Amino acid sequence: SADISCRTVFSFLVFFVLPLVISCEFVVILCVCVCVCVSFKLVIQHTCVFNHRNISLHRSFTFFTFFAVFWVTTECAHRALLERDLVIADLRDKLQKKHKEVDTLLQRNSYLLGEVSSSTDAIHSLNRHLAELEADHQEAQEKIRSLRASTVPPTKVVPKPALDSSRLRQVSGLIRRLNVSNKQLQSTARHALEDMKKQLEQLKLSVEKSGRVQQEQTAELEELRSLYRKEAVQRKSLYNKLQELQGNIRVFCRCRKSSGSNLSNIRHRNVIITPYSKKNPVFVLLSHLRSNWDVDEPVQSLCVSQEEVFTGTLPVITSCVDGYNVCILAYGQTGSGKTYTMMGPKDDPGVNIRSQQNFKVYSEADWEPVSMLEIYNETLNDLLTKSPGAPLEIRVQGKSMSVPGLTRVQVQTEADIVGTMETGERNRRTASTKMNIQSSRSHLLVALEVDGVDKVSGLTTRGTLTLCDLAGSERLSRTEAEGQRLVEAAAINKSLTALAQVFAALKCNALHIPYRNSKLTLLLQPCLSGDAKCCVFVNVSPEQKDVMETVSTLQFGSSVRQVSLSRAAQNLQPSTSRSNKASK
Ligand SMILES: Nc1ncnc2c1ncn2[C@@H]1O[C@H](COP(=O)(O)OP(=O)(O)OP(=O)(O)O)[C@@H](O)[C@H]1O
Repeated sequence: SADISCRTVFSFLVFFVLPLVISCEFVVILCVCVCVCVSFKLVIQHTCVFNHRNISLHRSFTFFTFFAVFWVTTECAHRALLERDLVIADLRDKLQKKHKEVDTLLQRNSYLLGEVSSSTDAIHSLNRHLAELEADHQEAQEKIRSLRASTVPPTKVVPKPALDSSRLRQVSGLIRRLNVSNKQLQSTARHALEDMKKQLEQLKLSVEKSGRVQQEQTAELEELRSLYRKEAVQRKSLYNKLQELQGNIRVFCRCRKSSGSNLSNIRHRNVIITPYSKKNPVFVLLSHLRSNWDVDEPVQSLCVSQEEVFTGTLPVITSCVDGYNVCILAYGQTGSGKTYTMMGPKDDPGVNIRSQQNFKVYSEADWEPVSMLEIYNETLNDLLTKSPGAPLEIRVQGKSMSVPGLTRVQVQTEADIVGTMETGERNRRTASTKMNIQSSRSHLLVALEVDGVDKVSGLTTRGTLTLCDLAGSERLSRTEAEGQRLVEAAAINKSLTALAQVFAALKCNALHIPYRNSKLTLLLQPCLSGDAKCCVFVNVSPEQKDVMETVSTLQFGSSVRQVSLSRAAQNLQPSTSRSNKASK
């Protein structure tokens, strides 16, 4: 008991007091949970040891404890994310309000500046008028002087001319009136000038005031912007942490729509595959593998639509805009619906087209470079080239792969996206087999480069989305392939085996991962080598006759599910002047 209390006190100090000192709410909650669980566990352990009770209670409690800690952590991260969302929405509102206020101030400012310029014009015209009046006045004075001079009698004695007194009076009256009106005009102009000056002063004051207010608003706006930037960065990191908690490799199972309306249980030795419905979406009971079987989502139900399938992958696809390399693979037996899931029919497109349309929503500008190639019998063919030539080769540079000479098309509209995908699909090798009328005889890889720019923080990112529709695995005994179909089937099965070997090596963290065993795995290396996010569709058939393949496909899915890629890495880029930025 002394040992227990020592450990409890130590745990209390480490997990409760220390986090309180560093005051991080998230760490405090997590640590309090850990502390409580550890203490509780110790008490139970103590009770079990001294009472010699069943040890399984202790085991199940340990399991429960770690489950509770994991749940609380995820829940906290989720709540923190929601709180950040609220703060961001609030800040965005404030930002918009401030923008509006600044706009109004700018309008008022420009109006006032207009007033000032019109007043200045009026003052100038008044000044001109005054100068004219003064010139008139001078002229009148001159006239008066000359008239007076003309009325002064000559010095020499000459016979006095008869003075025209009435004319003289008339001139004097005129002069008086002129003087009076001149004075009136002068005083009026002076008053108007003073008024104008006063108005000008007032206008200048109000311009200065609005300038000050504008400066304050700008400072406030800048503050709000920096706060928004901080919150957005935090939200993004929380979102990615949540993604990492859910796992960087995710597996979804999709079952092809069946022609039969009433499905009964499909049985194979100790495996029962039950019919599925929205009410009962989990349909796989793998008794001997039960403890190993683990999928992210319960196996998706029969009626799941193309849109629902896409929505399931959306969180992973969206990471591309944050600069992560993302890969989506469709794996399954021939005829199980891989091409339907990835490409889909015209009126109900699949993940390939929907993901590009999704990036269009984020995109400010108009294009994303897209490339499409197929791996047919271990040779690489460009599906978008207008002049097909020699097969392409893979160039390996460290961890990154490139295919020199591969056509990259810039899609500008939604019609372009569909058109490009249709062109690639048309050029892909397909043939009719016993299992599928239009069976893909090659692996299809669509690569999409996504440049993202955060408008607020100015950070630029670049991610690559790789969409891969694998050719279907097939048992030669069932397809009864011959000639060219047999060669194709052998190449397909060989590369799929290489892919399974890569996942098996990744699962047990082997030192050597056999990426070089096939062109498919070599090309997919950047997406499977640890710093990417991956999403795997395992497509299965609902038919009883396909149960062997269904079980093997589900086992592949289960094995992929147990792979844990290391922490995904973001590709941050310095700011560039390219126009094709997806802004989030
Ligand atoms: N969810 C679904 N709803 C409706 N029809 C589907 C669905 N999934 C598959 N199909 C149909 O099943 C047939 C086979 O599908 P698809 O060609 O996609 O299989 P596949 O796995 O790509 O085969 P392969 O590997 O031989 O190319 C197609 O006619 C397709 O329209």
